[in-house]
Amino acid sequence: MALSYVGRHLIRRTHVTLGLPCRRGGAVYGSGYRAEEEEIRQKLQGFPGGSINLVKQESGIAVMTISNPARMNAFSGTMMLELHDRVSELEEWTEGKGLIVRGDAGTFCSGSDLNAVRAIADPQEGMKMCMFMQNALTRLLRLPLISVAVVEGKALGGGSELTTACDFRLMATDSEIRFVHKHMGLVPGWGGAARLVRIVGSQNALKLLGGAQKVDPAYGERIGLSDGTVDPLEGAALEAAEQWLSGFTKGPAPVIRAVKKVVVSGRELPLEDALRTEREVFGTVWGGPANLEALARKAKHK
Ligand SMILES: CC[C@H](C(=O)O)C(=O)SCCNC(=O)CCNC(=O)[C@H](O)C(C)(C)COP(=O)(O)OP(=O)(O)OC[C@H]1O[C@@H](n2cnc3c(N)ncnc32)[C@H](O)[C@@H]1OP(=O)(O)O
Repeated sequence: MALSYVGRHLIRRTHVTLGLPCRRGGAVYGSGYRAEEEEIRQKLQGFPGGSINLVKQESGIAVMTISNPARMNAFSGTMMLELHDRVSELEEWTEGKGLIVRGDAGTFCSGSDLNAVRAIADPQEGMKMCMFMQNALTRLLRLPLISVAVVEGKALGGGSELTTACDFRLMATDSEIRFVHKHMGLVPGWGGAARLVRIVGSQNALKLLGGAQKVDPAYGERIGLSDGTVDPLEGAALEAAEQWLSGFTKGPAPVIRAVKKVVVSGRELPLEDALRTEREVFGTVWGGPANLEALARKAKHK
């Protein structure tokens, strides 16, 4: 596999299984999977409720809210569809620098809507839903935006997997992240296991998945799952997250986006491809307005 950027899109170059030359938008599965995607889209339409709300702010930080309060922000079928749409919207947002992912009404997300899970018990259909969510969450993580999940209340099952599709996680003092999959007779299927291993290492990932362990903020920070603890008081967690994130998004969008692009390629590509991508991204900022301005003001880094 080789991934590289063409314009602002991360593409996968080899598609031996699907015979495709390239793929748009950082998706895992390309057009060879379109028929199956259409099938699962139809199915997901049958499980309505809740919404995924996106506010793109002038600061360059967008806030995406998972909202289905009657079901602790569980993902209904239509919310899965909406997640795809919101990620597409963010892929087109060229002024964007940062993204906060949060849950509505003081809790993060309790995973898949169990009503939908019960109705999609067939393994083939389950795998299609899993591919659909893997696609959405992979594209979310590959956005050229620095992203943070703000966990208030509980992030369970698919909700815990969603937190790993962000670059960082902040936890409110009384919150928990819990990969409850084992207790459901499952393993993560939204890409959460692959991402978790990269975040906390295989030993810790095995403990979290094998023991379905509760991760509180202190444990989260100790193993590197959480990047900081925030105040859970109403509104305060979001405000604290915005402030925390602005420490990384301060500056011109092209530079911040370039930072995220070289980190994604470094994380995902074999070294030679990562080096090539880094050179290409470097070329987009070298001699650019921010670079020239810094040279003119003889910037010192004391
Ligand atoms: C495992 C992976 C899989 C995947 O797709 O990959 C999943 O994500 S399956 C879902 C995994 N999540 C769960 O199993 C959560 C089960 N629910 C709970 O443990 C509790 O409800 C909890 C801890 C989230 C909240 O407990 P609390 O006592 O505070 O509130 P209630 O239990 O009264 O919940 C309020 C209301 O929300 C409904 N609810 C909660 N989670 C879900 C869910 N995932 N799907 C559908 N509905 C959910 C719960 O049933 C209550 O509704 P009510 O009508 O009042 O019964």
